[in-house]
Amino acid sequence: MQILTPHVYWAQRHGEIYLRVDLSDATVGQSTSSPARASENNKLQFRAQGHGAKGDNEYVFSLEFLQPVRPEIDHKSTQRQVDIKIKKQDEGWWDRLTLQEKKPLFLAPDFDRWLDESDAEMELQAKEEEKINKISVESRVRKDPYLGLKKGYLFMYNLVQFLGFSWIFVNMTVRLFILGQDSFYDTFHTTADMMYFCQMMAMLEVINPLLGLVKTGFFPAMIQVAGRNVILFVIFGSLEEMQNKPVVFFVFYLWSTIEIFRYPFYMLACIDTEWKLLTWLRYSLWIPLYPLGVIAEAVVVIQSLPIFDQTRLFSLPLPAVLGHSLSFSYTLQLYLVLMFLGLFINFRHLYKQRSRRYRSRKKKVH
Ligand SMILES: CCCCCCCCCCCCC/C=C/C(=O)SCCNC(=O)CCNC(=O)[C@H](O)C(C)(C)COP(=O)(O)OP(=O)(O)OC[C@H]1O[C@@H](n2cnc3c(N)ncnc32)[C@H](O)[C@@H]1OP(=O)(O)O
Repeated sequence: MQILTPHVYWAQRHGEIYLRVDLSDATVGQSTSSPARASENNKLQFRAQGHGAKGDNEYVFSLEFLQPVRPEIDHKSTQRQVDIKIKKQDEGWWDRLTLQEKKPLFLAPDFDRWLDESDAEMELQAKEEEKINKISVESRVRKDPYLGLKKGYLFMYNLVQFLGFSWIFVNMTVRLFILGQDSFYDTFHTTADMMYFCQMMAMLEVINPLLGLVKTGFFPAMIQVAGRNVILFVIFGSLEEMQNKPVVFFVFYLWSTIEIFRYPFYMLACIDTEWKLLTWLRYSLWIPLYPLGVIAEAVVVIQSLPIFDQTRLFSLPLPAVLGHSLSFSYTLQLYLVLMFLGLFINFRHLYKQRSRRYRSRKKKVH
């Protein structure tokens, strides 16, 4: 067995030196546990047996570093190489690795790890920022003693809504398959109770951001909840003539389609979990569904106008000189305009949420 010198590749950071010794299946003698040892005069001694450039032999080298290093050395032998990490005594950038100016022949830069000084500084800065972010997230989490309770409440809320809307969605789908178009006419009578329950629960969606439980904007949530309340409670709930119209089917189906993806998405967020497909559906389905929803709701409002005119329900009493009363249909006509304003506000909000979500996810990947 010959004593040879292995190929050694090196790279540095401000605080460390990395050496990669081109020696596979390295083993050391019984007298030592590590192939590399640092001595007091900043020398590194390496000795190991293994498979190098010239077959199975004993491989030895020593290096005298340019500046002091710490005595403890990390090393890891793999099937392909020996990785050695040495900490510099003082952080800083070295002009070269060894004290001797002439580079030893067996030593070469490790281009897999190589960074020049400014790149290493940027890497250091990124690590510092990551550390600071981690600390601030941890301290925020530690600071809120009710976090578990809040997440538990939100999880339950989302679960109940998910079950409610799933029941509506499945019920309507099954009836559509069995009865075909006939199912359009009694959607209200078969699903209204559950829809009332879910929509009443949904009022919490306006309260949650006010209490700081979720990051949702108050206005988008209010527009959404108020808009659906008008359709469900004011129009469908108070006008029997509207309850068996096919448009009920379309409104309920559009509402429940988005919610059976939105609520499970929130549920997973409560337990810090994410399913990519579900996230994509939550942040994409609204693109076709929201305008369709507004169109369906506009049809409901338009169909209800003559009924409010006829029944005078909710009409505003007026002094005799101005006529009998002001029909509620005028309020609804104003609401029709607000609806498209609401659509614009929420469409913009959801578009921003989508861009924010995918921008921040892209950043995390790089
Ligand atoms: C000018 C006022 C006039 C008033 C008059 C009213 C006119 C109204 C007209 C409106 C007409 C609407 C007609 C539409 C009907 C339909 O719904 S059709 C079907 C399609 N609909 C949709 O797609 C809309 C679905 N709804 C929503 O998306 C929301 O209700 C929203 C408020 C519009 C937007 O949601 P938002 O919460 O802001 O976005 P997110 O990104 O999902 O959430 C932000 C962060 O908050 C966390 N979060 C929110 N809620 C919860 C929760 N319940 N539990 C747990 N976590 C929650 C969420 O995880 C996000 O956190 P981060 O991911 O960390 O950011």
